[in-house]
Amino acid sequence: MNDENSAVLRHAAKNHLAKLAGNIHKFGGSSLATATCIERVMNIIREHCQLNDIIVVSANGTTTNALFHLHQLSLSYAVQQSESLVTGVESEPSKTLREQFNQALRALAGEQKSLIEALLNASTAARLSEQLASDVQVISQQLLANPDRFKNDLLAYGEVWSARLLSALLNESVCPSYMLDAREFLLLADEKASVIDYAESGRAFAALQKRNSLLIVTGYIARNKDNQSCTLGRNGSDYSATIMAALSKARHVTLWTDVDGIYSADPRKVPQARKLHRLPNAVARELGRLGNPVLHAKTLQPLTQHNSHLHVASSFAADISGSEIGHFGHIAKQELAVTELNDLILACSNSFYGDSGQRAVQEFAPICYNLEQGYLLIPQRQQKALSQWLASYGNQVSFQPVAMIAVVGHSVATQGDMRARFKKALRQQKVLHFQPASNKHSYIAILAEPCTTELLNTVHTRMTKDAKNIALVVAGVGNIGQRFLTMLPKQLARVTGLDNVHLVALAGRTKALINTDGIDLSNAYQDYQQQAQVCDSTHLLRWLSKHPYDELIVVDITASEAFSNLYHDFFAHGIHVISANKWAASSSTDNYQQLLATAEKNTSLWLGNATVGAGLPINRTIKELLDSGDEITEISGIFSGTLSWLFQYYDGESPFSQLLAQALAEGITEPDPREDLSGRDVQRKLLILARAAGVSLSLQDIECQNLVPESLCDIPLAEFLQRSTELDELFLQHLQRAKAKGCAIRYVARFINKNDKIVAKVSLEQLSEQHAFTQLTPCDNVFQINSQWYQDNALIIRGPGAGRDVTAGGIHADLVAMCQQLNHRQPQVKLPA
Ligand SMILES: NC(=O)C1=CN([C@@H]2O[C@H](COP(=O)(O)OP(=O)(O)OC[C@H]3O[C@@H](n4cnc5c(N)ncnc54)[C@H](O)[C@@H]3O)[C@@H](O)[C@H]2O)C=CC1
Ligand SMILES: N[C@@H](CC=O)C(=O)O
Repeated sequence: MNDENSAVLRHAAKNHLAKLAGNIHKFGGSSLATATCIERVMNIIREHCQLNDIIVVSANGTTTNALFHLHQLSLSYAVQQSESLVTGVESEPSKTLREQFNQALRALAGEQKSLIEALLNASTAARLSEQLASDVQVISQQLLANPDRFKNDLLAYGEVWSARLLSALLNESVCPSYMLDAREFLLLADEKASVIDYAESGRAFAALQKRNSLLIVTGYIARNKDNQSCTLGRNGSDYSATIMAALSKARHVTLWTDVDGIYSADPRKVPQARKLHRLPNAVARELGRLGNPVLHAKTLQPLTQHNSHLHVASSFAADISGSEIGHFGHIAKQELAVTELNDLILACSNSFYGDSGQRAVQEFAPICYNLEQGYLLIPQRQQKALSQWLASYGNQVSFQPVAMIAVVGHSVATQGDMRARFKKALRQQKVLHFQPASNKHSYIAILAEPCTTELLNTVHTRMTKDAKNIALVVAGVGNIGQRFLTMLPKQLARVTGLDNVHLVALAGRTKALINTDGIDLSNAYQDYQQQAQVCDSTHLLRWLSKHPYDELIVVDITASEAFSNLYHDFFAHGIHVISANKWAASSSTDNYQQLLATAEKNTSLWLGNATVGAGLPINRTIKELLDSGDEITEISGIFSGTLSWLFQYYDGESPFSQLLAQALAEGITEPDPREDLSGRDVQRKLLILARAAGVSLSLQDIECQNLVPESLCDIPLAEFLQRSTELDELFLQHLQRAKAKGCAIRYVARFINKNDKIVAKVSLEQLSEQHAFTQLTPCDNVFQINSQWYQDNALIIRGPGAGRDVTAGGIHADLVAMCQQLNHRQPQVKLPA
């Protein structure tokens, strides 16, 4: 393999579709309009394609329009010419038309030549220019001689030139490539209905296919049984792409276009429209049927042959994840969209009762109908044909110009409250009929007046306001993580507005259970144990960065520094984080500031109430004080549930190591209890609170007394636990020294910020038995806050500061707060320029 090949393959590794070679990519005319656009496409190919993929192209920019214009000119010229033949002298109009024709052809050829010269090296450019000149000669001769017969051959040039250019360019600078004119293999069984003869086309295509080379195929064109050129009609190149998927059994087809996905309403009219990341096939077909400009029934039809998935992505913003259409589970089935069509006709006739109505439905495939009430809703363009068809029945018919607005979603018409909600959303409108589509994937309201943008916005807001989906990834399924999961089903059911939250991944240190369609909450941990697959952070990140949800929250319940290092990437991808893990919030000042900046830039939310005081509302309270304009001067107290529990119980009667083992078993301590005994855990918590109070500190600024003797510091955890009796004598001495002064021992954190002087310290203190910090229930934390508002009489927050239930509860509190905030966010639609 040459260097270029390996470069393509290297790039392909980044491609999330790269699991299977042989995917289809289609680039539309706007994506190939200029030399800059084509260079952009080359980059997409480098990043997203593999050697055995197939690329379907449309004609560059407005080439097809220009070819149509040439054809019009040639027709007019033919008429003038026939008149000239009568007189024997070429008429002035004929001369003018011939000149206009030549000019238009020269302009078109000039545009193609500029692309060739701008993009290719001299020798390839010369070869393609020669081919172009020869094509132009054929066009000039054939079109003027036979404008009607030559029409489809003429239109085919747009795609041929585009494919030829792209293939040459790829060969020159990216990888081996070859082009195929689809007319060489793509046979239409029924030209009028653009029905493909798949058997014959498949055989012909297989004979032409080469391996290890990128194939460029012309979109839009095919041939009929008489070997004549045909076109596939409006949006024919999209259709060509899905036909190629059916012929080559490709699993993925990407339409690279000028929009970055399918939205819940036309984003040009509805600024709050949400991108629909995943759409079930049936819903996509219904949207296409009801006027979505990107999805067309014809395009979607070949996908069912091999269950291929269709992706809609923007070639102008290739890194933004687009929409995927295919077979999905319940999360995607909850998506709702609102669409509207004006210029419709409501046809009412007695002829629609009974069998003749059924025949009318078959013949005209109306947008919706109700034969019992005797009406069909059709596009205006069908009115004449329907009128003629009805004439044979001799019955009266009335045609009324109407519009429709529809709610589209998987089986929406079977959802109990949909009709009532839809009616309510339209209560101020004159609605002639509410009608579910016969396929049940839409509810249609027929309006007497045109559907305005204002109405579309109102209905969209009312019908889709709860449709946003929020995905949850839980990292760390240990002591606290498991309790969090146990509580999750009840929490999501309990809180209004959280029925759109879905658990989609559980990640452990080396493995993960990922289910894009949602993990069963009632059995999540067992499923994780039985089904989790090996998964490292690179793999997890790759999946997360392409997630198909409106919002994604990572709940970090690990105690892992390595995992906390992924936060930068999470925030860079707009992912939100809830931390129980203290590493990130207590990392170096630089890192912490960068995390905050990246989160802000990408509007990612970061909550970490459980990092200090478990479920106690300490971080939140400090934030509220600051938000209210207060200034915090002191935060002191007992910040470690473990040390609180140990020193509250430790009376010297039973050995300290015995109590420590019990605390570990009860899930109060850190996974490695030396994190607690060394003071590091308290040091981190003090740093987190100082930062929350608006002071820029680092861990080194906080004096820390380590209670673990040096001999036990750097040994493996298991060995430490085995040798923990070596702590007993040391702690007995600490206790006895305090007792001799009538005091108790407590591990205290103190942060004082007064008169521009900061004191920050965590250490073992001897406190009188009456001191507030010694009067705690074992495991309690106490936080004493002094501020401008609370100068002499401190604000005290006290309660259990460690343990499974309170910590998992604290994380759930963050989850509810975050989801409520996310649910109220407006989507930010970025329209292409
Ligand atoms: N125990 C408590 O009362 C409180 C604990 N916390 C914090 O909660 C977190 C979890 O504590 P525990 O559940 O007690 O610890 P744990 O050790 O029982 O559970 C942590 C889990 O994370 C997994 N893990 C480690 N590295 C990982 C990685 N890179 N990716 C994914 N998973 C990884 C481990 O395998 C383990 O299953 C810690 O950060 C702790 O400081 C916070 C407040 C209170
Ligand atoms: N080990 C910690 C657990 C919570 O952060 C503590 O004891 O407070």
